This record gives sequence, structure tokens and C-alpha cells, in this order.
Amino acid sequence: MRYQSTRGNSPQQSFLEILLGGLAPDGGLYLPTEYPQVTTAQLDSWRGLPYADLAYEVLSLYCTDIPENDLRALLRKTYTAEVYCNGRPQDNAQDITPLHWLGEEQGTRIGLLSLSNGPTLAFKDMAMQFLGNLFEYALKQTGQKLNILGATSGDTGSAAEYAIRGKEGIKVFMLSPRGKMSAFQAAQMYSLQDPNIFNLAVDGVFDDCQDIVKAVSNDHAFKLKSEIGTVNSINWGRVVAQVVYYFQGYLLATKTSTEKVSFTVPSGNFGNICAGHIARMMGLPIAHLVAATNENDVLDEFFRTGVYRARKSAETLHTSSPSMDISKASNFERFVYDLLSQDGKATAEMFKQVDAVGGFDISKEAIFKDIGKYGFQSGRSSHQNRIETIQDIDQRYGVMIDTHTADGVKVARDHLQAGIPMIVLETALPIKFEETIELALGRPAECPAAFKDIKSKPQRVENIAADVMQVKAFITAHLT
Ligand SMILES: Cc1ncc(COP(=O)(O)O)c(C=O)c1O
Ligand SMILES: N[C@@H](CCOP(=O)(O)O)C(=O)O
Repeated sequence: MRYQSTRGNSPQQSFLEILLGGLAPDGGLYLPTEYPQVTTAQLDSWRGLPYADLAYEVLSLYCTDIPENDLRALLRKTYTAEVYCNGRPQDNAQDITPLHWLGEEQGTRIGLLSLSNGPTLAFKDMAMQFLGNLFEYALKQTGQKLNILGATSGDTGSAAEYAIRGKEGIKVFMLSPRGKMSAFQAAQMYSLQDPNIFNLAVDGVFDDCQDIVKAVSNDHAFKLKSEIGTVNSINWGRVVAQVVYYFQGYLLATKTSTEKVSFTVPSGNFGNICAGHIARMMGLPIAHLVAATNENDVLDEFFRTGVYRARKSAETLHTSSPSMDISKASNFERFVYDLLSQDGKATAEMFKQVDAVGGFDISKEAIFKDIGKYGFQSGRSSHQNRIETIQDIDQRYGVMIDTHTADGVKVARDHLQAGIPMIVLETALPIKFEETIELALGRPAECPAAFKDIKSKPQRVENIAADVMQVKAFITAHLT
């Protein structure tokens, strides 16, 4: 399988070649030259497979330069019930991403796909644990070192750091928006004392952190000299590993592979739902992919109106689902590339416009009229909506959900279709946003034993301005 850039001006490369690099040299994002197609018979034959083996079936279509036995071994090492039971040991832990039906609403079943049982209690662990093992494997083959530069709004950071702490030859430099994450999220990252982990608290919002990562990646000389790699969903490895749980969710929800299912995805950087889009492009029978945003509703606005209007940092709101406080959704470019029939030149033009004037408007163009064929729908949730949804799901079903999942449930309920099951992706555990849970329910969220005293541990973090030069200087000073 070869990979090409969404901006059409980088040489095609193999999976392992793009894995360590992140952004393509022309500033675009990598996508496969074609989406492998999965037949109904293939899907049926995957029913009942252990998660690691299902992951092998899906990922072997993409990671064609990793020998079969190595890929299978990496996946079996990654996807174990021991690694994915940190939050809530449960009966069906062997499913890795168990599906919990909540009940029947408006003539259809609604359920939660549990993606947050990994070491840091958010869905990011699903891909990041695999990437940690894969980086180690790839570096052993080449003898290279890797310095990861990442941006986080709270969950990617800790998932990457827990996956990579203590690994030989890899350092992590993680940019986080100072004061914008929950106290629990900050403590998860900043309490790590491993010498290969560096936390930088940036004076800005997540988008400022993400812009710095992209600017550093676009300085090709610095990137090469400093062996910079990425773990954000701009890295194809992250997205493709997330494709697997759409297959798992579908197979757990259905009895035959002709049935349709819809997914609602709490969305910010468009990485998670982009993985759903790819699963659908591969032939997974997904009726709708519903993007649920919080008050930072750039994506909802686009799907409703055809106008993509990235917000400036000062316009990005600090909400009670803070991991989705994102106004420039990186992976949206991957979808736009497909929407433009994989025309790299046209995609580059659109995103040049985003940099120059902050967005684009396709509301009057034929491609916007065609958007329905990709199955996307969208909606937005507010602080009041999420409080009411957390209360309602607790009262009605006895299930406590986090604030991001609550945004998902709220928007899912606005898009139920009789007879088509709706799966909401559960993206984090409630303890990560305990202040809002207390506010909604008047009682504390359950805290896994491993994190009981997390907030009282000493923290190691450096404050830094939202300045590319300062970040480069920090990295350079900590490379040896
Ligand atoms: C808990 C949680 N929910 C939802 C999201 C949004 O996911 P994405 O950025 O892939 O759209 C994030 C961050 O990415 C998150 O951390
Ligand atoms: N919500 C994320 C930020 C987006 O990260 P990505 O790695 O999925 O691109 C976070 O919690 O850090």
C-alpha cells in the first residue's frame, strides 16, 4: 500500500516510511492511494474474532510493509484485556471495546462503545498503545532515534506519554494549553517524572499548540536534524488504528453484515470521526456518521451550511468538554480531499485559503450537494445540554458518562432513525472531568485505584510562550 499527500506534491511512500514522519513534506496529510474494500463475506468471517486478530485483518490491508507475523505479534501484545481494563474491570473486557446498549429510544437501540478502558482512561489509548509498540519496532529496524512533538487538549498527551515512557530511543515533547485542561488531565501528564518525557504548558489554546507542531514539522531541516515525529492524529498511524473499533462496534451491534448501523462521534480535531469515514469508505455498512461538537462548533457549522470558518484562538471557548475545545480540525483536510475526488491541487488551494482568510465556502458548489453520500450529519451541544444529558443517562440507565460522551449522546438523540441502531463513541471516563460530574450529579465519579492520589503528586512542567522558536530551542537543548 502506498500513501499520498492530501496536497498532491509529495512523493508516495510506504506505511513505515510515513509512520515516523507525521506531516507530508508539502504540509499535507497522508492517505492511502486507495481504500481497500471489505466484502460482506469477509466481514462475516471476522465475527467473533478477538480484537487483536480483527485489528490484524483491518491493519494488514494498510501496513503492507510489516511482515505478517510481526504485525500480528505487535497487535496481540497491544490489545489485551489486562491493558484495557484499567478504568472498569468488566465481564466482557475481552472485547477490548465492549458495546453497552443503553436501551431503546424512538424505535431504535442506542448504545455506548467503551473506548476508555486503557491506561489513561480516554479513547486515545486505543491507537496510542499500538503506536508506542510500533515505534519501538520500527526504530529497532533502522537504529534511528525519535523525538515526538505533540499537542494536546488533555487526552492525547497523557495517552502518548504513558505509551512511550521508559522506551529506548524515544523522547516526548508535549505542548498543552496552560490552564485549559481539567486538574485530573493536567496531573496525569505533569506528574510523570520519566527522563524521556517533557511537558510544556503553552500560553494559548490547543490550536496554538497544534500550529507549533505543524510549523516545526514544516521546517524540514530542523525536523530531519532533530528526528522529529508526531503522535497527533495528523499521523496516519493514529487514524488507521482507530478504524478498527468501528469494525468491532459494528460486529458487536449486528448479527448479519448487511445490517446498517450509525455512529455518533464527539468531535474536535476530526480524527476519530475521520477513522469512521475511512471504515465507511472501505465498505463497512454505516448509515450515518454524526459529528457532535461542543460550543466550539466549526464542524457542525460546516456540515449544516457548507461554510468552513476556523475560529481564532481568542474566539475558542473554554468549555466543560475541554478536550474538544478545538477550532481548526486537522483531519478535516483528509475528508475534504476525498470530497474533492482526491485532487491534491484543489485541496492545497482550499487549505491555503484557510491560512490566508480563515476558511472557505462551498455552500453553492455541487460538491456540497453531494456531501450526503458520505453519510455525515452533525449537531452541537452546550454546557446545559451536557449537564442534563449526564443527569438523564444516570437516572434512566444508571450509567455515568463523561462530558464529551454526553455531547455525543445529546446529538445522537437528535439523529435517531427508527430501525438503525445508534452507537455513541464513549471517549473518556467521567473521573477526568470530575468537577462537572459533581456539578451534574452531586456525587463524585469513580476513580480507578491507579489514579487515587494523582493530583497530590509532584508535577514537572515548563511554562512556555506560544512561540515556535522557543519550542525549537527547548527541544534542541534537551536532545542529548
Ligand atoms: C475525550 C475526548 N472526546 C472527543 C475528542 C475529539 O476527538 P477528535 O479530536 O478525534 O475529533 C477528544 C480529543 O480529541 C477527546 O479527548
Ligand atoms: N482532544 C485531543 C486533541 C486532538 O488530538 P489528536 O491527537 O486526536 O489530533 C487531546 O485530548 O489531546
